[in-house]
Amino acid sequence: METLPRTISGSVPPNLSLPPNNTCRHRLLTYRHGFTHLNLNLPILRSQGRSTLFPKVQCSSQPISKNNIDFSDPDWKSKYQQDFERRFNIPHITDIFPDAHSFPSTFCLRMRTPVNEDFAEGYPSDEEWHGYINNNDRVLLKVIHYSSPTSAGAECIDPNCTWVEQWVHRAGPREKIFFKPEEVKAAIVTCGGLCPGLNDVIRQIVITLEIYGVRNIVGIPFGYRGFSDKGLAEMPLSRKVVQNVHLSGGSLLGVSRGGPSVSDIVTSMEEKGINMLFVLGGNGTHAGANAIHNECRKRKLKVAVVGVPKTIDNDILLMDKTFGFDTAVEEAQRAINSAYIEAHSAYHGIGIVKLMGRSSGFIAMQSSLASGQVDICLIPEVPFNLHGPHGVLRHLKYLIETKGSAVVCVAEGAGQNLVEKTNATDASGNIVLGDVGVHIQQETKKYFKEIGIPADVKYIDPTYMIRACRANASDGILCTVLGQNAVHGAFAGYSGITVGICNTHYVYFPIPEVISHAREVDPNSRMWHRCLTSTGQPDFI
Ligand SMILES: Nc1ncnc2c1ncn2[C@@H]1O[C@H](COP(=O)(O)OP(=O)(O)OP(=O)(O)O)[C@@H](O)[C@H]1O
Ligand SMILES: O=P(O)(O)OC[C@H]1O[C@](O)(CO)[C@@H](O)[C@@H]1O
Ligand SMILES: [Mg+2]
Repeated sequence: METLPRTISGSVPPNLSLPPNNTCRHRLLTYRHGFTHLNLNLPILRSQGRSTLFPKVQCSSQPISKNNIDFSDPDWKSKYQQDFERRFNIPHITDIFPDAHSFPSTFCLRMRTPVNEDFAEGYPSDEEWHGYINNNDRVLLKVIHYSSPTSAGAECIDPNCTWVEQWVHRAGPREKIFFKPEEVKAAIVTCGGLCPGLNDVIRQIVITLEIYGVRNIVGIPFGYRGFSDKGLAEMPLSRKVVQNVHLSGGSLLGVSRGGPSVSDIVTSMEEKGINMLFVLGGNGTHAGANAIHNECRKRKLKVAVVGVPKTIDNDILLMDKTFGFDTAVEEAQRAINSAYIEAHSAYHGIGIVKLMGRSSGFIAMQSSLASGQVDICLIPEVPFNLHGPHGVLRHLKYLIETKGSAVVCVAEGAGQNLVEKTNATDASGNIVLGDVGVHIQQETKKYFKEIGIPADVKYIDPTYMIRACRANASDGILCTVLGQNAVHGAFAGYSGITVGICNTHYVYFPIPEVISHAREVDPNSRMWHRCLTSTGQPDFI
């Protein structure tokens, strides 16, 4: 990432040109500069899922979510709302098969043991169940009415911060279903990296499918690769198989990156007779799931493709959080506490902990906040220098002189402009990052040696230990609800959707809306400022 120049006027650095399709949005940044605060209205350019901040760049397009609105048009608000409704409409099987039949749901909201003779012929007709979700139920996406664009974190559509309602579809079981359970072959696939909670979601999908009456349920082994590799057989799944899988981390089915083309995946689905596909993965996996959904439509296949966002980095847009994130933050406490103990017990001890977060610093930020033991938190969204009068090393010297020890928490994607580029990509095409944790450790040792102050530097990288954990209780509940809602969405006939939690309610999103770029920590957000307040760190540029 480019470092934000110290001057507030400037232009795009000569070595960086703006791609023509760059999306561009403005955000008012309260930029802390030494002891002063500068308010800059900076355009944020999105490129390869990362934000790069430049002052005074000409943006030819309006903010992406505002669709070039003409605010002098008295109808702009209703037009915006209509456009929002269109964008967040969730694809349904009847879009392609207008004559598709629906059936009364086989999902029972109340259950009694089958041996109960009183209900052998079904439930009494006067027993009413009010547990189904109406297709027109909606959840409000934005719940704060900002009265001024200068309110912290303000996301105003127009200069007057007009209140514009943005509603998204409520998740849950519908009264009418579009698949007969006996005709369903459901498959579950887990792709990308590991994340606490994968097994919990698999378990709930299987259990809920069985409650609908589905008997043909399989797991695709090792991600999308399992659709093409001849040596990988699908795994039959049932309540019995998945009963205890949530007690351990990892994925019962295995994960992988890379794999076959979308066309080959859909051909394989046709051969296997799969008409419900549950896809657990991050941005890449969801891009794949959306492409599979589109390919099924192109081939006129009556298939439901439903995603469950899996990203330990918490970098999927619009959701309160994704499963596994809470567990990661909790587990990171152990590493931070160890770093603190080491640093605190040593003479001039410095503990450095690297946490996951490829382009988003949520784990590092929340873990630092939760621990209260971190002096310096470094995330990809906020540029920093190591050297120089305002650099991290100078502040470490200050901490050693004043406190005697220090703890640094750094996200893996932070400060990538400071480390050597690897020029490597993984099987999915993701850039392999340079190791910023090791770099900071080495530079810290060098710096203290040069200035002749002894420092005992300890480095902890707990990333894969954190990722392999089983989900904690709060993630366990989230996984349960997401897994159940994924099945409800598929039976309701929706496809090309993903499930999420939004303002504590469960919703369905069309996939493209949540993966257009990675969700990032807003450096102007209250949460990041809370983190800075907690660590007491200055700006490092
Ligand atoms: N644009 C795309 N279209 C189709 N498939 C894709 C696309 N991007 C990635 N994939 C496929 O999705 C799978 C997972 O992608 P990736 O390795 O990027 O993980 P991810 O889902 O982003 O999860 P993580 O958060 O762990 O990185 C891979 O099999 C990859 O081939
Ligand atoms: O080593 P792997 O499996 O490629 O995964 C590492 C990546 O996966 C993630 O956990 C999720 O994207 C990132 O934080 C990390 O960069
Ligand atoms: Mg990814």
